[in-house]
Amino acid sequence: MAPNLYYMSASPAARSVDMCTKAIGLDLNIIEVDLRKGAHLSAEYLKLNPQHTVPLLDDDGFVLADSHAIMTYLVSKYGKDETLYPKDLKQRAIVDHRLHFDSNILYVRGLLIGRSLLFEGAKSIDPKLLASLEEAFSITEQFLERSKYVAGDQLTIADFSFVTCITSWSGAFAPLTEDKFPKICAWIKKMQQLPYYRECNQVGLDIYLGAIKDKLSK
Ligand SMILES: N[C@@H](CCC(=O)N[C@@H](CS)C(=O)NCC(=O)O)C(=O)O
Repeated sequence: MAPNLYYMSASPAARSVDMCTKAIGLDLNIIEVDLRKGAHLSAEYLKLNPQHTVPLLDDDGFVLADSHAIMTYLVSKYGKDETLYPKDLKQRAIVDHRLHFDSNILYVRGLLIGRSLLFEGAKSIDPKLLASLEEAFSITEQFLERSKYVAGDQLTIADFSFVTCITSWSGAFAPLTEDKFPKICAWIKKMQQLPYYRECNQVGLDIYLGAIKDKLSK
């Protein structure tokens, strides 16, 4: 039986899991969770995921939250080779570092701005939050000065986390310019060439960008 993925396309974290499953050729049963309607706060969903976030995986009764944890699990269980989450100790440690960087810094710093606009009635972007997000972009630029992808010279699951997140934050409120972030801009173009990029990232990204644009125009 295909695992269930509780998902919302506007969520960068959910999109990164979608990219991962396409990369390993795994079919999932997608269950839409509409955060705008509060579906993540229903008693039924909270029983599955007290953290009330998407994405959430249910693999035959094994329930796992957090996109990073979900991707490492899926590649380890269903991946046909080890490139997306290398078995080599040091390579894997670098991928793990980037996943933690995304989880604690890159994702959160953008999420705080997005949440303030979408759900907390902010009409403009707090300059301090923007500066801290730009610092996260600068660190990412330095990762990409050292290697072709964010966690080494091969595509890994960390690239899925970073690309869904960076395209969301930069498209919505923190534009990236080629002169300031040349490596990130070139890497995004490379990621856009992946055969599953459009389906897995662009569609949901456009929904997210539309929602932010709508709020900023009011
Ligand atoms: N670290 C988590 C973050 C997930 C997350 O924050 N998802 C947001 C959507 S982008 C969400 O579900 N928010 C609803 C809530 O926190 O109540 C992951 O990678 O899965």
